[in-house]
Amino acid sequence: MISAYTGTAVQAAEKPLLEAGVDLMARAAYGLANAVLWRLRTSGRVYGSSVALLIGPGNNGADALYAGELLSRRGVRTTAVLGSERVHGPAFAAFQAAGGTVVRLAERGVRDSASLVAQADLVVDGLLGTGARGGLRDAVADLVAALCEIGGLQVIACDLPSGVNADTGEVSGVVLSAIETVTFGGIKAGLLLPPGEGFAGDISYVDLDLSLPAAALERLDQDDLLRHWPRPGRSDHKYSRGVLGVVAGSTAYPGAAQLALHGALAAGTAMIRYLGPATLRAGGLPPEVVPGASTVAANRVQAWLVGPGVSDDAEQERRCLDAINSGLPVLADAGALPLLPERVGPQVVITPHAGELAALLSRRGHPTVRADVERSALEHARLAAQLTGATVLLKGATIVVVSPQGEVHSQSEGTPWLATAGSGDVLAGILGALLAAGVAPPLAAAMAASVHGRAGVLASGGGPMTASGIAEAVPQVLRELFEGID
Ligand SMILES: NC(=O)C1=CN([C@@H]2O[C@H](COP(=O)(O)OP(=O)(O)OC[C@H]3O[C@@H](n4cnc5c(N)ncnc54)[C@H](OP(=O)(O)O)[C@@H]3O)[C@@H](O)[C@H]2O)[C@@H](O)CC1
Ligand SMILES: Nc1ncnc2c1ncn2[C@@H]1O[C@H](COP(=O)(O)OP(=O)(O)O)[C@@H](O)[C@H]1O
Ligand SMILES: [K+]
Repeated sequence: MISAYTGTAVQAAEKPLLEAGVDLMARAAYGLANAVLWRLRTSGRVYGSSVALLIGPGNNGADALYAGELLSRRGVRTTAVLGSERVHGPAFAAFQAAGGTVVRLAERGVRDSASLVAQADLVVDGLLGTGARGGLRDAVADLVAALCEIGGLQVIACDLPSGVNADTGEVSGVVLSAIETVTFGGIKAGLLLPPGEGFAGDISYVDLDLSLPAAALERLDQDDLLRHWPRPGRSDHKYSRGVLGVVAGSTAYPGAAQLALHGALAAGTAMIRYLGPATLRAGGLPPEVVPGASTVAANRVQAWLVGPGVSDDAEQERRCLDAINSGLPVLADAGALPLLPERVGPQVVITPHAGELAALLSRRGHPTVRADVERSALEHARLAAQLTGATVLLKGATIVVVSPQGEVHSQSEGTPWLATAGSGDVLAGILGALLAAGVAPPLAAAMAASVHGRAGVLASGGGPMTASGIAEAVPQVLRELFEGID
């Protein structure tokens, strides 16, 4: 499990150590310098290579300056570009004493400074850290905009990419995309949330031995999947493993039902009862799927998956609603989202993409558009969980899961190739499989997101794939997970 924290929580945890005189900054700078040295070494040489350091007024700039000091002493040509008048005095003195070159943005100007920085082998972003209020401003923002326009820079972010909110992942103004973020004392939640994660690159963690509070966000890793993924035992039979009822598809959208069913079967559901239009039941179902009784109440299942491909079909909509109201664990997706009652119980999971979440919030008196959700994903997912009482899985490159109790998970194992029609239906199938097997909603949502992402990567292999291909890859992802156990 990867745990992440708010910037404020990390700062509070640092306080007692700082008061006891522990030089946390030296440890942070050492970790940052090592990351830079490793990158330089793997791309050629250390001695004589060049590193540009973008320096802000606070401790984040100080970390970068102390790292610059260490790099200078290893024979790296270091140039610090000071973004503001204010700079951490002792760190600045140490950097100069080690032979680092200093350029002041105010004197050199944006254009000249940008071309100087762009010539460096590596750039360290030490402009703003956890003390940032809002994004980069004035000439510093212009400098970063100019660097973004030049493009192709190898940037290592100090603690977090400047302009990314440490707590929420929200991005203000221009931000330099990093290949790596070296973060100190605790992984900041904003590095694992959209859109911030998109700027962070690989995350390296420098442990400062802090006593941290409960995590603000958790991310499952391979061990968690292995620990929690349901597997049949000797005494199991197809009913005891959990039966999933599926209400999906309509005459207009038969494919969504197929993909949701395929996803659920691939994720290990032993028994599915399907409720849908006669045309679909007659010909197109996978042979493993059992046609269910016509009403929700007449079907004995452990969980429901409702909504994929449900559109303009009163009978299907009635079934979705009945399943949502059944009290059983239920995943409501796509066509079931507009049917969601005002309040539901915590056994309900909803899986909107940003556009669907915006529509859901707007229907509940919070006028929202897709761009609002994309800008502050956590805030909107949280609001939806509070308003509906459901666990919310917000889809995207980084998937955010928020439970009605406020627990937050995020997963991002996927690939942009997953953005293909029907991909979400397969995710719904995987999540339905976990709910039927009795996995608690927030954990089931995070596990489904993780396995869906992994299956996407496997199916894609770096190129395009279909939604069916994602489902086909799921058993292989699980086989690799289970390899070596039992
Ligand atoms: N605590 C520790 O011991 C450890 C902390 N560590 C490091 O410290 C970092 C946090 O340091 P920090 O608190 O100094 O905050 P930081 O982000 O550098 O900048 C704040 C300064 O920027 C200014 N400012 C704010 N917003 C701005 C904006 N939008 N545009 C322009 N300026 C803006 C603000 O000025 P103000 O507006 O208040 O006048 C203030 O001067 C943390 O990320 C980690 O790297 C590690 O060394 C481990 C030990
Ligand atoms: N850029 C991206 N990178 C990684 N995964 C993505 C990206 N865009 C979308 N996805 C994933 O692809 C799926 C798309 O689901 P959805 O929008 O419901 O599509 P559909 O309705 O066509 O099935 C979700 O699991 C989402 O998290
Ligand atoms: K930074």
